[in-house]
Amino acid sequence: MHLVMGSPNRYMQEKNILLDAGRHISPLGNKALLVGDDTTLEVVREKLHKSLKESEIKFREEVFGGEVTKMEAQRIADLLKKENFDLIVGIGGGKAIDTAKAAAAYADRKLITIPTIASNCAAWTPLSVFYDENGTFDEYIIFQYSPTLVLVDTVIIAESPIDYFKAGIADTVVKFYEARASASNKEKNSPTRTALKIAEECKDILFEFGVRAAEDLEARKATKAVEKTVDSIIALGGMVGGIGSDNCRIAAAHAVHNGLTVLPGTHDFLHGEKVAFGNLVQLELENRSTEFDELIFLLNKIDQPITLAQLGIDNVKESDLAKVAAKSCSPEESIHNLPFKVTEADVLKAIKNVDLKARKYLSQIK
Ligand SMILES: NC(=O)c1ccc[n+]([C@@H]2O[C@H](COP(=O)([O-])OP(=O)(O)OC[C@H]3O[C@@H](n4cnc5c(N)ncnc54)[C@H](O)[C@@H]3O)[C@@H](O)[C@H]2O)c1
Ligand SMILES: [Zn+2]
Repeated sequence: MHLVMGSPNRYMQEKNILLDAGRHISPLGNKALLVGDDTTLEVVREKLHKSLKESEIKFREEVFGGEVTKMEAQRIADLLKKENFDLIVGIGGGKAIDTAKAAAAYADRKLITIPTIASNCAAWTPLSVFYDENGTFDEYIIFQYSPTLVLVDTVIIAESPIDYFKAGIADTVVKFYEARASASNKEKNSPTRTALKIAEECKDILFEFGVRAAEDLEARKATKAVEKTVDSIIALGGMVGGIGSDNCRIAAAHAVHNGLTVLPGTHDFLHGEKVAFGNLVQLELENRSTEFDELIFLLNKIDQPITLAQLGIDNVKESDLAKVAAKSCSPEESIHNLPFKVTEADVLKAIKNVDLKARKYLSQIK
């Protein structure tokens, strides 16, 4: 398809923008269901409720079940219809937002997203990633509409958990490397070229401001570095997929992430943390040594795992690593978006090389 593009109707990011939320929301409707978890509803409560009341918007809160399942989204969609809400506001991390997004689509209501952490671009995109009740990946569905309004209060983000933010940086910087790889064998129409430039800008911003932003966020300060990094994670990151579409997708890094999940030792690590290691494996497979060195520096500075030991799988058996490689290379995996053929043996070798190089790097900078 020549031109595909999706983006929110309006994206607004500012310190304390939630104090003005009612003014921005009231043109869209006057009865809103606020969906999040106990924590995320709490962090926005003071500013959001005051502002909605000032704008005479009726609202109530609904705690979602914690996982993005179709059943939970349908339950919330039914509430939207039964209680005649015009709007749904998804508040939180990706899971709360994806649930609200699906409910909005099922009930045909306008969606507002309020990310309370900057861990990924879920607040921007028109898609939800579904799981079953046990947390196993089901599928992702791209809906007809993107969020009508995205409100990003950088003061709230600055007070969010640092680990999610750092993993969000890792999960966003990867977009450049994966989009470039997956687009390389495709005919590059104008949107693809534009998306690749955005992905590069996104990466450059993270290299320039990411480390400082993580320090500032740890000090709970909404500085310029935090703002620029949040732009990259939520908005620019969302644009890469929104404009690049099928030509700019995930590649080896996310496949290796999926491969790593076969080892229970990695389960406590955040998505972006496993992707960080996968990103290094991709660059190793691509034989891009200069970029590898640049990336290892950034990832280490923001405490992302770069060795197998840091990934919770110290002294891992070769046969277990072979399972990781096998899963990474299964036919449906995005590793096959690389512009060359990759075998399980290649991936196994690349994983071991990354670990070796990263251990050497760490011993040199001690
Ligand atoms: N739709 C998309 O385009 C897209 C993109 C990437 C990822 N995802 C999905 O997003 C989900 C992962 O999302 P996530 O990493 O944001 O985490 P999450 O939604 O799983 O969890 C976030 C956690 O952080 C807490 N939290 C959020 N804001 C906080 C704050 N300000 N202070 C204290 N605690 C806070 C929440 O209570 C929750 O426990 C996965 O389901 C993934 O598939 C979707
Ligand atoms: Zn990811």
